[in-house]
Amino acid sequence: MENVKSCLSSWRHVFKLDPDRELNDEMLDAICMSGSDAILVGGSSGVTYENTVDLLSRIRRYEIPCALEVSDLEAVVPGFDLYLIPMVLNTNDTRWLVGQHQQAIEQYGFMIPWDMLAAEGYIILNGESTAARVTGAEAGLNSREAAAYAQIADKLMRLPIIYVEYSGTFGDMELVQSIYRTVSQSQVFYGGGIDDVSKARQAARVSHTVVVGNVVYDNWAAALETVQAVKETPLS
Ligand SMILES: CC(C)=CCC/C(C)=C/CC/C(C)=C/CC/C(C)=C/CC/C(C)=C/CC/C(C)=C/CC/C(C)=C/COP(=O)(O)OP(=O)(O)O
Ligand SMILES: O=P(O)(O)OC[C@@H](O)CO
Ligand SMILES: [Mg+2]
Repeated sequence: MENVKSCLSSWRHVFKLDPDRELNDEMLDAICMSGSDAILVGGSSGVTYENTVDLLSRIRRYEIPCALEVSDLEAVVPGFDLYLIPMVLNTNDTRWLVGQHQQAIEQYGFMIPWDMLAAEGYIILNGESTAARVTGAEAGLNSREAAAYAQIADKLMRLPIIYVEYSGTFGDMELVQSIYRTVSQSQVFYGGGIDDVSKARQAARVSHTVVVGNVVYDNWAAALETVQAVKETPLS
Protein backbone atom coordinates (compact mmCIF):
# COMPACT_ATOMS: atom_id res chain seq x y z
CA MET A 1 0.00 0.00 0.00
CA GLU A 2 2.88 2.41 0.74
CA ASN A 3 4.03 1.99 -2.87
CA VAL A 4 0.53 2.67 -4.14
CA LYS A 5 0.23 5.73 -1.92
CA SER A 6 3.54 7.17 -3.04
CA CYS A 7 2.59 6.62 -6.68
CA LEU A 8 -0.80 8.31 -6.18
CA SER A 9 0.71 11.25 -4.31
CA SER A 10 2.38 12.48 -7.50
CA TRP A 11 -0.96 12.70 -9.32
CA ARG A 12 -2.07 16.32 -9.55
CA HIS A 13 -4.01 16.06 -12.82
CA VAL A 14 -5.73 12.95 -14.17
CA PHE A 15 -7.83 12.31 -17.28
CA LYS A 16 -10.68 9.82 -16.84
CA LEU A 17 -11.38 7.97 -20.08
CA ASP A 18 -14.57 6.00 -20.58
CA PRO A 19 -14.20 2.70 -22.51
CA ASP A 20 -17.81 3.12 -23.64
CA ARG A 21 -17.08 6.39 -25.50
CA GLU A 22 -15.26 6.92 -28.75
CA LEU A 23 -11.87 8.63 -28.88
CA ASN A 24 -9.90 8.74 -32.12
CA ASP A 25 -6.13 8.14 -32.26
CA GLU A 26 -5.30 11.83 -32.66
CA MET A 27 -7.27 12.75 -29.56
CA LEU A 28 -5.84 9.87 -27.54
CA ASP A 29 -2.33 10.87 -28.58
CA ALA A 30 -2.90 14.42 -27.43
CA ILE A 31 -4.32 13.27 -24.10
CA CYS A 32 -1.52 10.80 -23.40
CA MET A 33 1.19 13.32 -24.36
CA SER A 34 -0.46 16.25 -22.55
CA GLY A 35 1.68 16.16 -19.41
CA SER A 36 -1.18 14.85 -17.29
CA ASP A 37 0.00 12.54 -14.51
CA ALA A 38 -2.17 9.51 -15.22
CA ILE A 39 -5.08 8.05 -17.11
CA LEU A 40 -7.95 6.58 -15.13
CA VAL A 41 -10.07 4.19 -17.16
CA GLY A 42 -13.66 3.94 -15.95
CA GLY A 43 -17.29 4.79 -16.37
CA SER A 44 -20.55 4.12 -14.62
CA SER A 45 -22.29 2.26 -17.46
CA GLY A 46 -21.51 0.30 -20.65
CA VAL A 47 -18.04 -0.73 -19.50
CA THR A 48 -17.20 -4.23 -20.79
CA TYR A 49 -14.14 -6.49 -20.81
CA GLU A 50 -13.77 -5.93 -24.57
CA ASN A 51 -13.96 -2.14 -24.62
CA THR A 52 -11.65 -1.94 -21.57
CA VAL A 53 -8.99 -4.20 -23.17
CA ASP A 54 -9.24 -2.18 -26.35
CA LEU A 55 -8.70 1.16 -24.58
CA LEU A 56 -5.88 -0.20 -22.38
CA SER A 57 -3.99 -1.56 -25.39
CA ARG A 58 -4.21 1.82 -27.13
CA ILE A 59 -3.04 3.72 -24.02
CA ARG A 60 -0.14 1.29 -23.56
CA ARG A 61 1.59 2.77 -26.62
CA TYR A 62 2.44 5.65 -24.29
CA GLU A 63 4.42 5.90 -21.05
CA ILE A 64 1.71 7.55 -18.97
CA PRO A 65 0.60 5.51 -15.91
CA CYS A 66 -2.80 3.93 -16.35
CA ALA A 67 -5.21 2.77 -13.64
CA LEU A 68 -8.52 0.95 -13.86
CA GLU A 69 -11.39 2.21 -11.73
CA VAL A 70 -13.40 -0.95 -11.20
CA SER A 71 -17.15 -0.41 -11.50
CA ASP A 72 -18.15 -3.79 -12.94
CA LEU A 73 -16.60 -7.13 -12.10
CA GLU A 74 -17.09 -8.39 -15.66
CA ALA A 75 -14.68 -5.71 -16.84
CA VAL A 76 -11.67 -6.35 -14.61
CA VAL A 77 -8.78 -6.56 -17.08
CA PRO A 78 -5.20 -7.52 -16.13
CA GLY A 79 -2.32 -5.28 -17.20
CA PHE A 80 -3.13 -1.95 -15.54
CA ASP A 81 -0.59 -0.26 -13.25
CA LEU A 82 -3.15 0.15 -10.46
CA TYR A 83 -6.74 -0.76 -9.61
CA LEU A 84 -8.89 1.81 -7.84
CA ILE A 85 -11.90 0.41 -6.00
CA PRO A 86 -14.85 2.76 -5.38
CA MET A 87 -16.70 2.43 -2.06
CA VAL A 88 -19.70 4.76 -1.85
CA LEU A 89 -19.89 6.34 1.60
CA ASN A 90 -23.13 8.34 1.28
CA THR A 91 -25.54 5.56 0.42
CA ASN A 92 -27.70 3.37 2.61
CA ASP A 93 -27.44 0.58 0.06
CA THR A 94 -24.51 -1.43 1.39
CA ARG A 95 -24.01 -3.22 -1.95
CA TRP A 96 -22.06 -0.15 -3.09
CA LEU A 97 -20.02 0.17 0.09
CA VAL A 98 -18.95 -3.42 0.68
CA GLY A 99 -21.47 -5.83 -0.93
CA GLN A 100 -20.14 -5.96 -4.50
CA HIS A 101 -16.66 -6.00 -3.02
CA GLN A 102 -17.38 -9.02 -0.84
CA GLN A 103 -18.62 -10.89 -3.92
CA ALA A 104 -15.60 -9.80 -5.95
CA ILE A 105 -13.18 -11.05 -3.32
CA GLU A 106 -15.05 -14.34 -3.04
CA GLN A 107 -14.85 -14.72 -6.84
CA TYR A 108 -11.23 -13.61 -7.40
CA GLY A 109 -9.82 -14.95 -4.12
CA PHE A 110 -6.09 -15.57 -4.26
CA MET A 111 -5.78 -13.91 -7.71
CA ILE A 112 -6.16 -10.42 -6.25
CA PRO A 113 -2.88 -8.47 -6.37
CA TRP A 114 -3.61 -6.53 -3.17
CA ASP A 115 -0.53 -4.32 -3.42
CA MET A 116 -1.93 -2.94 -6.71
CA LEU A 117 -5.31 -1.95 -5.24
CA ALA A 118 -6.37 1.30 -3.57
CA ALA A 119 -9.80 2.01 -2.11
CA GLU A 120 -11.61 5.22 -2.97
CA GLY A 121 -14.15 6.56 -0.48
CA TYR A 122 -16.69 8.08 -2.86
CA ILE A 123 -18.86 10.99 -1.76
CA ILE A 124 -21.34 11.43 -4.62
CA LEU A 125 -22.82 14.92 -4.78
CA ASN A 126 -24.61 15.26 -8.12
CA GLY A 127 -27.96 13.57 -7.59
CA GLU A 128 -28.63 13.58 -11.36
CA SER A 129 -25.54 11.54 -12.23
CA THR A 130 -25.64 7.90 -13.28
CA ALA A 131 -23.44 6.97 -10.32
CA ALA A 132 -25.87 8.62 -7.87
CA ARG A 133 -28.89 6.91 -9.43
CA VAL A 134 -27.26 3.49 -9.59
CA THR A 135 -26.02 3.59 -6.00
CA GLY A 136 -28.93 5.45 -4.37
CA ALA A 137 -26.51 8.06 -3.03
CA GLU A 138 -27.87 10.77 -0.74
CA ALA A 139 -26.35 13.56 -2.77
CA GLY A 140 -27.91 16.64 -1.16
CA LEU A 141 -25.30 17.01 1.57
CA ASN A 142 -24.19 20.32 3.06
CA SER A 143 -20.52 21.03 3.84
CA ARG A 144 -20.68 19.76 7.42
CA GLU A 145 -22.38 16.53 6.40
CA ALA A 146 -19.95 15.92 3.56
CA ALA A 147 -16.94 16.70 5.78
CA ALA A 148 -18.23 14.18 8.34
CA TYR A 149 -18.20 11.46 5.67
CA ALA A 150 -14.68 12.55 4.76
CA GLN A 151 -13.59 12.13 8.37
CA ILE A 152 -14.95 8.58 8.42
CA ALA A 153 -12.84 7.82 5.35
CA ASP A 154 -9.73 9.65 6.55
CA LYS A 155 -9.67 8.94 10.26
CA LEU A 156 -11.69 5.78 10.86
CA MET A 157 -11.28 3.80 7.65
CA ARG A 158 -7.94 5.37 6.74
CA LEU A 159 -8.71 5.12 3.03
CA PRO A 160 -5.94 6.28 0.68
CA ILE A 161 -8.38 8.26 -1.48
CA ILE A 162 -11.49 10.36 -0.86
CA TYR A 163 -13.23 10.97 -4.18
CA VAL A 164 -15.50 14.04 -4.18
CA GLU A 165 -17.67 13.16 -7.15
CA TYR A 166 -19.81 15.74 -8.96
CA SER A 167 -19.69 13.83 -12.26
CA GLY A 168 -21.38 15.89 -14.99
CA THR A 169 -21.63 19.16 -13.08
CA PHE A 170 -19.20 21.61 -11.49
CA GLY A 171 -19.34 21.35 -7.71
CA ASP A 172 -19.50 23.62 -4.69
CA MET A 173 -15.85 24.54 -4.09
CA GLU A 174 -16.55 25.66 -0.50
CA LEU A 175 -17.86 22.19 0.28
CA VAL A 176 -14.83 20.60 -1.39
CA GLN A 177 -12.56 22.87 0.62
CA SER A 178 -14.27 21.83 3.86
CA ILE A 179 -13.42 18.22 2.98
CA TYR A 180 -9.87 19.08 1.96
CA ARG A 181 -9.30 20.95 5.26
CA THR A 182 -10.59 18.10 7.38
CA VAL A 183 -8.37 15.31 6.04
CA SER A 184 -4.94 14.45 7.37
CA GLN A 185 -3.86 11.32 5.50
CA SER A 186 -6.26 10.63 2.61
CA GLN A 187 -5.66 12.10 -0.84
CA VAL A 188 -8.63 14.18 -1.99
CA PHE A 189 -9.67 13.62 -5.61
CA TYR A 190 -12.14 16.09 -7.12
CA GLY A 191 -14.08 15.26 -10.29
CA GLY A 192 -17.01 16.87 -12.02
CA GLY A 193 -17.82 19.43 -14.67
CA ILE A 194 -14.34 20.80 -15.31
CA ASP A 195 -14.55 22.18 -18.82
CA ASP A 196 -12.28 25.22 -18.77
CA VAL A 197 -9.15 26.66 -17.22
CA SER A 198 -10.98 28.67 -14.58
CA LYS A 199 -12.84 25.66 -13.18
CA ALA A 200 -9.65 23.59 -13.30
CA ARG A 201 -7.86 26.23 -11.21
CA GLN A 202 -10.67 26.47 -8.66
CA ALA A 203 -10.69 22.71 -8.16
CA ALA A 204 -6.89 22.56 -7.99
CA ARG A 205 -6.88 24.97 -5.04
CA VAL A 206 -8.98 22.65 -2.87
CA SER A 207 -8.06 19.10 -3.89
CA HIS A 208 -4.86 17.14 -4.20
CA THR A 209 -5.88 15.54 -7.49
CA VAL A 210 -8.15 16.95 -10.19
CA VAL A 211 -9.98 14.50 -12.46
CA VAL A 212 -11.14 15.66 -15.90
CA GLY A 213 -13.61 13.45 -17.75
CA ASN A 214 -16.46 14.39 -20.08
CA VAL A 215 -14.85 17.49 -21.60
CA VAL A 216 -12.32 15.20 -23.30
CA TYR A 217 -15.19 14.04 -25.51
CA ASP A 218 -17.00 17.38 -25.77
CA ASN A 219 -14.10 19.80 -26.35
CA TRP A 220 -10.70 18.19 -26.29
CA ALA A 221 -8.78 21.43 -26.86
CA ALA A 222 -10.31 22.77 -23.64
CA ALA A 223 -9.54 19.47 -21.92
CA LEU A 224 -5.85 19.79 -22.79
CA GLU A 225 -5.68 23.31 -21.34
CA THR A 226 -6.73 22.00 -17.92
CA VAL A 227 -3.40 20.19 -17.47
CA GLN A 228 -1.25 23.28 -17.20
CA ALA A 229 -3.95 25.17 -15.32
CA VAL A 230 -3.98 22.52 -12.58
CA LYS A 231 -0.22 22.14 -12.46
CA GLU A 232 0.49 25.84 -12.04
CA THR A 233 -2.12 26.30 -9.29
CA PRO A 234 -0.93 25.97 -5.69
CA LEU A 235 -3.05 24.17 -3.09
CA SER A 236 -4.78 26.51 -0.65
C1 LIG B 1 -5.70 -10.38 -12.02
C2 LIG B 1 -6.30 -9.10 -11.68
C3 LIG B 1 -5.83 -7.90 -12.35
C4 LIG B 1 -7.24 -9.05 -10.78
C5 LIG B 1 -7.93 -7.83 -10.42
C6 LIG B 1 -8.29 -7.85 -9.01
C7 LIG B 1 -9.41 -6.97 -8.70
C8 LIG B 1 -9.36 -5.56 -9.17
C9 LIG B 1 -10.43 -7.49 -8.01
C10 LIG B 1 -11.62 -6.78 -7.60
C11 LIG B 1 -11.57 -6.33 -6.16
C12 LIG B 1 -12.80 -5.57 -5.74
C13 LIG B 1 -12.99 -5.41 -4.29
C14 LIG B 1 -13.65 -5.06 -6.66
C15 LIG B 1 -14.90 -4.30 -6.38
C16 LIG B 1 -15.91 -4.59 -7.43
C17 LIG B 1 -17.03 -3.62 -7.59
C18 LIG B 1 -17.89 -3.87 -8.75
C19 LIG B 1 -17.28 -2.60 -6.72
C20 LIG B 1 -18.40 -1.61 -6.86
C21 LIG B 1 -17.93 -0.28 -7.36
C22 LIG B 1 -19.01 0.79 -7.31
C23 LIG B 1 -19.33 1.37 -6.00
C24 LIG B 1 -19.66 1.17 -8.44
C25 LIG B 1 -20.78 2.15 -8.46
C26 LIG B 1 -20.65 3.24 -9.50
C27 LIG B 1 -19.44 4.10 -9.29
C28 LIG B 1 -19.25 4.85 -8.03
C29 LIG B 1 -18.53 4.12 -10.27
C30 LIG B 1 -17.26 4.89 -10.19
C31 LIG B 1 -16.91 5.46 -11.52
C32 LIG B 1 -17.70 6.66 -11.95
C33 LIG B 1 -18.51 7.44 -11.02
C34 LIG B 1 -17.61 7.03 -13.20
C35 LIG B 1 -18.37 8.16 -13.77
O1 LIG B 1 -19.05 7.62 -14.75
P1 LIG B 1 -19.47 8.40 -16.06
O2 LIG B 1 -19.94 7.37 -17.02
O3 LIG B 1 -18.37 9.28 -16.52
O4 LIG B 1 -20.66 9.26 -15.55
P2 LIG B 1 -21.42 10.39 -16.30
O5 LIG B 1 -22.42 9.70 -17.13
O6 LIG B 1 -22.04 11.20 -15.19
O7 LIG B 1 -20.42 11.15 -17.09
O1 LIG C 1 -16.83 13.75 -16.41
P1 LIG C 1 -16.63 14.89 -15.46
O2 LIG C 1 -17.88 15.66 -15.18
O3 LIG C 1 -15.47 15.73 -15.84
O4 LIG C 1 -16.25 14.19 -14.05
C1 LIG C 1 -15.05 13.49 -13.94
C2 LIG C 1 -15.16 12.30 -13.05
O5 LIG C 1 -15.23 12.66 -11.71
C3 LIG C 1 -16.28 11.37 -13.39
O6 LIG C 1 -16.21 10.25 -12.58
MG1 LIG D 1 -18.39 10.54 -17.91
